[in-house]
Amino acid sequence: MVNLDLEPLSLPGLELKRPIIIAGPCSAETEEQVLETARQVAAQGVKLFRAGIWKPRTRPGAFEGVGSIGLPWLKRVKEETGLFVGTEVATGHHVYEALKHGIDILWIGARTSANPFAVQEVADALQGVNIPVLVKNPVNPDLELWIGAIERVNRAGVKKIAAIHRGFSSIDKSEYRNHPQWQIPIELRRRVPNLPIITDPSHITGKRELLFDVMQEAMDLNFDGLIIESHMCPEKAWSDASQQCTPVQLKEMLDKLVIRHHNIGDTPRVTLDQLRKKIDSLDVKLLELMKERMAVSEAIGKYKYENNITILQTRRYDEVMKDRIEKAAKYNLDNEFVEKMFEIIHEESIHRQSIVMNKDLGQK
Ligand SMILES: O=C(O)C(=O)C[C@]1(C(=O)O)C=C[C@@H](O)C=C1
Repeated sequence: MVNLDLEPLSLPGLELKRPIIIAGPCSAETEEQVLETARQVAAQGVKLFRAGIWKPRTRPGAFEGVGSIGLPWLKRVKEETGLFVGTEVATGHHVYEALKHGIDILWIGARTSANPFAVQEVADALQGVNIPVLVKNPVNPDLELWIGAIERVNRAGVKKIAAIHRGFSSIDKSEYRNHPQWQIPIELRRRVPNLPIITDPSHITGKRELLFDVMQEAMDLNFDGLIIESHMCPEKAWSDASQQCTPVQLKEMLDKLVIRHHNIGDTPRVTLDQLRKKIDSLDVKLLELMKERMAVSEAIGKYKYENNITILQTRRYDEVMKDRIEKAAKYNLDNEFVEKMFEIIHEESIHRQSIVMNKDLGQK
């Protein structure tokens, strides 16, 4: 467990309660676009407004944000609508500029949180500041790096911290822009139970049509909030046009969202207890089966050792994979799940055989 010195998220006169909703355009483009979008977002009952001022882009030449001239626009948003405003910071200079213009919430982006030098620079600039700071997961699926970035901010004295889960870059083709890899924020919740986690369905999906399902999944996993890109005219947005929704569409999705409670204490326990007992005994059976399978792997390892054959047999591995994935449908199991499961089993099988083969070498 990681111990952080945290305080509940709050803003002057506003306690941030689940689900925390932050919405606004990907980028501040013009003063008019920022103000009009903010008015529309506020009209839908949202209290926290986001807009990117400095935009790290993968390739040069794309719109990289308006820079500091956009900060007074956010100040006007505050004055005119009463919304609290947030933006991304990536350098000490950004922090200085944002604080000078009264920005209420800052977040560290996914490319920045992947770089400890950059996070440290931002953290140093945050010394003595106690506004909410949100730390996006690094682009690569590295939980330690994410926790490290959060620790750096916390050690600078910032206590109102939340993590933003925006998905992870992957070479695997997927319907999503960034793979959610839910097991990573789930593991973060286990490691740092008191840290709020805010999901970013816009960057996970990359497409507004897919937003709702990810929003609901985040709520079903008991995460604390959502940060969603919303633009008064998404098709005309200067960045990330396909993943932004209008404030009205946002409100429709928020209204549909089912918010479940985490506490099972006051629900009828009998059924749940019975089902959990079943799971317990099935899991024991799974373990027994794994024990048996690994014993066979070790026997194969012994055979291969005696006959001087390599452990990895790709043709057989391909056959095993193909066969198990084909059988997935018959057992009503998801292909991807079955594939992952057999990848892990194969890895462990190889590991066991390697121990058997090399025990005489005294290295294992
Ligand atoms: O069939 C083999 O040769 C095995 O070693 C078993 C096994 C497996 O666990 O299924 C493990 C390693 C090989 O790459 C292929 C398959």
